[in-house]
Amino acid sequence: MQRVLTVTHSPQALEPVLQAVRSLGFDPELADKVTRPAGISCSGSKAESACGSCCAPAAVTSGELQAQQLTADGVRTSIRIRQMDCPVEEGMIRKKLDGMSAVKELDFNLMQRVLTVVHAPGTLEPVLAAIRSLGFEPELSDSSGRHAATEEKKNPWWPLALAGVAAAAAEAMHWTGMPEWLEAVLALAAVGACGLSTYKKGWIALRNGNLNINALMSIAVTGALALGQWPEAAMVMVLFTIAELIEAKSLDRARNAIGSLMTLTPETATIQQPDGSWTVADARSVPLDSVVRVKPGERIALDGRVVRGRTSINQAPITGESLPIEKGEGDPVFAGTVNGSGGFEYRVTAAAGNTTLARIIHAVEEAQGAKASSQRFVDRFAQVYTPVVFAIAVAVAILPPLMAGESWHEWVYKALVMLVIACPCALVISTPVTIVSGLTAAARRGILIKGGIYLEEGRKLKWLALDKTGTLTHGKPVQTDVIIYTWVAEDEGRRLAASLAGYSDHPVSQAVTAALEGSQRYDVERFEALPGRGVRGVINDRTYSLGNLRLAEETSSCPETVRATLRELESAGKTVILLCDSHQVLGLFAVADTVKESSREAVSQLHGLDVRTLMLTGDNSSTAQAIAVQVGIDEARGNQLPEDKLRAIETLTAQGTTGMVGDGINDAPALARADIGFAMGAMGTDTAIETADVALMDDDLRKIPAFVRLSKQTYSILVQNIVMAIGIKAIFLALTIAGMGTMWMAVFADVGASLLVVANGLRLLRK
Ligand SMILES: Nc1ncnc2c1ncn2[C@@H]1O[C@H](COP(=O)(O)OP(=O)(O)OP(=O)(O)O)[C@@H](O)[C@H]1O
Ligand SMILES: [Cu+]
Repeated sequence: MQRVLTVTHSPQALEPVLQAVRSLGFDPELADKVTRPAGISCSGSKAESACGSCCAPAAVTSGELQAQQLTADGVRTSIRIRQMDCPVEEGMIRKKLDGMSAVKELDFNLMQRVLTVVHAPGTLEPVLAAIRSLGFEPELSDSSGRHAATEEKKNPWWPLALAGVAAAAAEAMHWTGMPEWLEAVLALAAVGACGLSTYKKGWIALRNGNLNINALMSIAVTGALALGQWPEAAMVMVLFTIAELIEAKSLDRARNAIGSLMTLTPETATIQQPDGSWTVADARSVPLDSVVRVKPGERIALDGRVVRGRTSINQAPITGESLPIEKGEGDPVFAGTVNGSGGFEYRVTAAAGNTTLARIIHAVEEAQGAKASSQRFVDRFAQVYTPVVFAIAVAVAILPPLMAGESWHEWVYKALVMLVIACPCALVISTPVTIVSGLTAAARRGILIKGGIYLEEGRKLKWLALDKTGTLTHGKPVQTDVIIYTWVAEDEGRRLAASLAGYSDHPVSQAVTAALEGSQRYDVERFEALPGRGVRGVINDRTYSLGNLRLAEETSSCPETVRATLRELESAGKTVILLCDSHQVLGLFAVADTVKESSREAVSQLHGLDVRTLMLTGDNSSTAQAIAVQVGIDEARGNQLPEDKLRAIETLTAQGTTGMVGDGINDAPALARADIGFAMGAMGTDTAIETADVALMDDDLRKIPAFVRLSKQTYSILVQNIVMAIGIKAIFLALTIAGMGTMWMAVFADVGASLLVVANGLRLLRK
């Protein structure tokens, strides 16, 4: 999609790789930071150890560094090959490079037109030479380092215009009955003016034993000329060239959609110098911990934390939510978001290639690499489609004249028309263009989907499991009731609770800590957090615990009067923790959390999409029930330990596609086990962006029904595209065999179908 090829090759082997790509007629450029942020490539787990060394070899220039990465198997190089966007071309390159011993691994991204090669150190040049020998021009990064910025090489328009005029003139000669030699001259001129590059590419493909669209067109046009179909041959070549141009343009739109997210960040930032003065610097070179000043209305260049000033910021570029968010000292700000009316200063926490926005873009680009199942189907289909149609065409050309004495002229012509139909371009491009549009549309709304596969699976969602705290509720409970029993002094009870709770960052503990702000604290020894239960520690040589009933029952006895109070508070939707020593319950602390309005809406939207909802919470059953009623959830289960949540998900996945949303650590196993794991509030948290299947940038649950709807739309467009691509070809194949198809009709069918599927796929971007 981004036309990037990643090559793993040995150190200093870049140049041969480039040459090989060039030899294929491509123009390789080393990918730049935007496409593959160096910081991110290095943060991947596999690359961790290589990270230091990837920057070590002195012989590698900085430009190459961006596209090259040392791995365990060799060097990984991304090579951009502009002319590569058909699986036929992929096949050609694969065949050529697979035969080279230096090449360990190949990874094609046709949408980006990037080949990633893992090769032995020092073997880049032969690889590039091999690619070039196929008539491609492999590109590594250019000095400016920007892919998107490098414009396509502009071909002058006049030869095409001339060809068009000549072809039209030939057609006119034909109808007005002028001498045939005039027709022939004009037609040859037209083909010569616009068709040379097609012939050249076609010839290279043929020589390497491949049939790409160029080879097919070259044979068809040559055949038509040989048959004396002068005007038609000329028209076909002109139409084909025009159509290819249009197709390239519209595909570029899809490719650039992701890149356009990146243009959201300003190129420069105003940074503070050691002497306190302010200077404007290139955003890419701003070191960590610099202080950056932002004017009202300005876009923020880097991620950081506010150190001075107050403002409100529109974070829509990241969260898709355009309501301004209030920010003050200590609050995080993100690259690409737009400052409101206040000026402020922030301290940089992430370099340009490592900002949340850069990570999002990187993740979307990676996501295209993970092929969706529809794409695998299409690729397999295309692999057999072309040879089969070609074989049929040969049979059509030879058999009827030989066996039935039919006219050679008529049947060879039919065969030539079929060659034009044999190109699978439309079909092959239909899936990636749709998926990429869907992924980008989602990213714009603050939904980061980590693979085409999840976009495709989302529509099948049968169950969505949600945890309660922080997901359905605000996650910021406040204390509502305190009961200290008479057998302990009121002050002492509060002080013990505050001391224990102060050590925990669990929301329930934090609510208690906040409410008991004023009380003095004891030192706690041997503090323990007991997941799903509470906390325990030793104060003045006595063990105390603070947690739910489960924990209280484990440590001391719990009389019926206490249980009755507990039940009463819980049925009001409150969460109660008990303070106990090793004999008895000393006090009760009740906290209440509020349900997010957006959660209620999200749940009802999900039900409208036929997704059933299930709350899995560590909190007790009565509280769970009370909250479930408030939110309108189908089913609620309380007292769930992490392993219970995991088991619940396992049972559900057996019944159908199951998603799980969570935030806490106690959800991690269940999230991983679910078919689609959603992480909330991913903005600014690296782990959520990296580990979840789908990351919601803020904590608005309505993004999940939005995701399901997008998935449904994407799927229906995928199906439309596949049906359209195959259908159009089938119709023209039938017409041709019936003797009604002409060659220019076939060109329309081929390129028209490509244009249709691309336009249809791009519709998602507009949603
Ligand atoms: N550190 C803690 N301090 C106080 N209470 C705790 C602590 N850890 C757990 N608890 C108690 O145990 C219960 C279950 O905790 P757990 O963290 O599993 O779920 P939760 O955060 O309440 O809900 P959810 O699973 O919906 O996120 C809590 O409701 C609380 O009563
Ligand atoms: Cu094609």
